[in-house]
This record gives sequence, C-alpha cells and structure tokens, in this order.
Amino acid sequence: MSQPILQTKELSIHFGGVMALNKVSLSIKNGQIFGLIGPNGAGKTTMFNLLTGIYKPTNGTIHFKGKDITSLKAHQITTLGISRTFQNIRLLKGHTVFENIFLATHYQLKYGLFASFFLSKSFCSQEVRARQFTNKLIEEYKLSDLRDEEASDLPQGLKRKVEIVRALATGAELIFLDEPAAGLNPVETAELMKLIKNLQCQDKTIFLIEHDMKLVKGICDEIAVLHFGQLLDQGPYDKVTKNPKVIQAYLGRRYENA
Ligand SMILES: Nc1ncnc2c1ncn2[C@@H]1O[C@H](COP(=O)(O)OP(=O)(O)OP(=O)(O)O)[C@@H](O)[C@H]1O
Repeated sequence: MSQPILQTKELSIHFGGVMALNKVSLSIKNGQIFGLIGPNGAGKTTMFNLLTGIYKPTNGTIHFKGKDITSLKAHQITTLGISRTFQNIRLLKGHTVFENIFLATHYQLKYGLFASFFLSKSFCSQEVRARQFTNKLIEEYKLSDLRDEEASDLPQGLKRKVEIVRALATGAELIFLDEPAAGLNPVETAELMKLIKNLQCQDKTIFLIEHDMKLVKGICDEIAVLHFGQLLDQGPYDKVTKNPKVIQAYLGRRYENA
C-alpha cells in the first residue's frame, strides 16, 4: 500500500467568481480507503467531477497510476480503471439488477460497432464473458435473489449496493463513492462499511466523500479535509481530526459524536 494510484497537483477550478477548488494537491496510495470530508459547499463533489472528467480544471494536473489524465474525457477515464457512484443514486430506471450491472461491463469490452452489428465471433465471445462476469459479481455480492428485480424499486441500502457493484463491473481499480451512507439507516450503514472493507481486500482503492464520521473513522486509512475549496489537512484520521483548523472549520460536534 505504498505507491500513489492517484495524485493531483495544484488542482483548481472556478465557476465565474466562485473558486470551487484552489490549488489542491492530494495523493492517494494504492489499496487505501481514503476519505474526503468538509462542510457543505467545500468543493468535494467538484473534486470528484474533476477526477472523473466531468469538469476540466482551470489549472493543475491529475495523474492516475503515473499517467496524466487531466484532459481525458469521462469515458476514457472509466476505461482506464476509475469508476464512481453518485450522491443521488443513479440506477437505470426500468432495468433489472442484472441489466444495470451487465451494461457497465461494456467498458471492458474491445470491439467496434461493425463487430457488434454483424455479431462477429469476437463480439459473441466477449458478450458471453461479460455475462459470466456479471453473474459472478451478482453471486459474490449476494444479489442472486434480486437478479431480475427492477433495481430502482429496491430499498436504499440495496440500491447503493447495486450501484457499487455496477462500478466494480466496469473493471475499475479505483472507485469513488460520493456520500455512500446518505439516506441509509444504521444497519444499512454497517453493511456498507463491510462491503467497502471487502472491496479493499479485493485490491480496490476507494476514495469516498462522507459526512458520517463513524463510517469515516471506522474504515478510512487516511482522510483529507476541504474548506472553501482549500485543502486544510491530509493524513491519518487521528492526526487530522486533532488539527485545530479542521475542528473549527468542520468537525465540532461531529467529532465528539464519532
Ligand atoms: N457547475 C457549477 N456551476 C457553478 N458553481 C458550481 C458548480 N459546481 C459546483 N459549484 C460551486 O462550487 C462550490 C463547491 O460545490 P460542491 O458541490 O463541490 O461542494 P460539496 O463539498 O460537494 O458540498 P456538499 O457536501 O453539499 O455536497 C459551491 O459553491 C458550488 O455552488
């Protein structure tokens, strides 16, 4: 767990007069569970949007496994091995759990439009492998009973789980989770924590945004704190949460309750 998998250098973006991120330099090591915390409007989701190619930075660089991905498009970044979930769960309406996960496997497939149109041998064998991979994930993450259920009709905790498994189905090594515990009850949150730890055991690196400090304290190897677009501190939970600037800007009662 020593090599950085993701590094930002002086990453900045402004929207008109709003400096949403200002010279943020972060380093996330391979295999870590890394937490990003900070008050509402601090720039956390903007950070994810930059790292996944949805926004382009005004200044600064992003490297993934040593490769400069700053100007790549969102689908190119996903193909390289980065995937995400959203603050408001975004599952495909009218599609089953299987279909939601299966569609995500297509980031790993290597055939063109021509091959798919004429159902070439390569297309067919890759489709078979994609189905097998989807079934393996469904079994592994204990979703078999829900395989043919409409994903968007499931309870919140299960929807979140399907969204995370869908991120895995892209073949991602690095997974961003934007407030994964939002809207979950304590039992669902405990299940989620186990799921995230399990992803780490499978050599995935996790970068998550979260306000639930029990979750952050319970599973994060390192955390970073944003405040008005600036990085206040980065390091192990116990060190960062003792930083007076961090306590003043964000933690307050959250820290006492964690
Ligand atoms: N597309 C956009 N256009 C204009 N301003 C934006 C845009 N996206 C984000 N911002 C602004 O950037 C700042 C940071 O927002 P961001 O959503 O990243 O905060 P956050 O830390 O994720 O907050 P929360 O915890 O509430 O989700 C805010 O002032 C927000 O209004």
